[in-house]
Amino acid sequence: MNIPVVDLSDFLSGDATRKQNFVNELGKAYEEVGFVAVKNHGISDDLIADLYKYVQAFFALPTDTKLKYEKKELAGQRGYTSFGREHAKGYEAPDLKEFFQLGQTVTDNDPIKEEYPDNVTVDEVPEFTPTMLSAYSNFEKSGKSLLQAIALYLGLDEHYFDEYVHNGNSILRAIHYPPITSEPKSAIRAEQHEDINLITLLVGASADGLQILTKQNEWVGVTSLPEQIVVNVGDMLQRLTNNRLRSTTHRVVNPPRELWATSRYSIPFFLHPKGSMNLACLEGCITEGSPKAYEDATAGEYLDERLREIGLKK
Ligand SMILES: O=C(O)CCC(=O)C(=O)O
Ligand SMILES: [Fe+2]
Repeated sequence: MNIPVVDLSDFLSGDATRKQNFVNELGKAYEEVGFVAVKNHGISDDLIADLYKYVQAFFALPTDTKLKYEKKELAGQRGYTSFGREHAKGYEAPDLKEFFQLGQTVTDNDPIKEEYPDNVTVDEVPEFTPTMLSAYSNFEKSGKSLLQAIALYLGLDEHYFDEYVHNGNSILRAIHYPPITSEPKSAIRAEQHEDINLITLLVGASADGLQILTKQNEWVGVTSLPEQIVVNVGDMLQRLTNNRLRSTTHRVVNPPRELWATSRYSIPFFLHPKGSMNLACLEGCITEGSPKAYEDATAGEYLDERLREIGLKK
């Protein structure tokens, strides 16, 4: 299925009509589908190519080497998480994936630094960490623009989300789905789930496997062009908007048998606000027809609950 396509350069063009059209298209897509493909997203082809190169080099390291970077006490939030650890909410069987997570680099002496674990530097592939850091800041910048458009769509101040994104708790996750060597019992590469965060920017989702559940309850494959990134709404934004914007269920299915020997890589950027952000449903999204659907919570409280549910936090 072709998901709606939006052009971020319209939003950044300085032309009021193009900007407003972008806001309307993005908002409508997020009410109806929950997923869009974004072109002119601001992350250079060279950076994406480097990112893939070094991510592949990292996962190609021997297991013992990768295990040095697994920090179980950090609940997978930084560094490496080995194959078979994470499972989707409500599922016992772990996903068929290993991953590496990089978090925020706090600037301007913000005391929030104390709340975040340090990033883990990989020695064996020296270019890996600097490339991930560069990708992190590029994704964060594009994500901030997209949230500005979402704020306008919701009738909020354009910069409503800015302060929560700045030094926020976002995560860049590089995922490797290894070749499949024997009939998986019940597991698939990534079992159906909704993302926890505000929005997810996904590079590499164009490779086969990603599917979304439509309003008609049908699984359809997501297709986008190589120069586009896929950006979807997560549960925090769905909650904040009292279900007006949709956090669409998605999964990654196993390839057909003849492609079992191939790996799949994908690199989502989970845009999380600061833990202190209030996720109570916005007044403007509560109506007689749509009464308030969620208890009040901060982003930090909600994240802790969700990490426990997926087996990463005790
Ligand atoms: O691998 C993908 O394309 C999607 C992964 C995903 O949905 C996730 O990690 O939340
Ligand atoms: Fe996801």
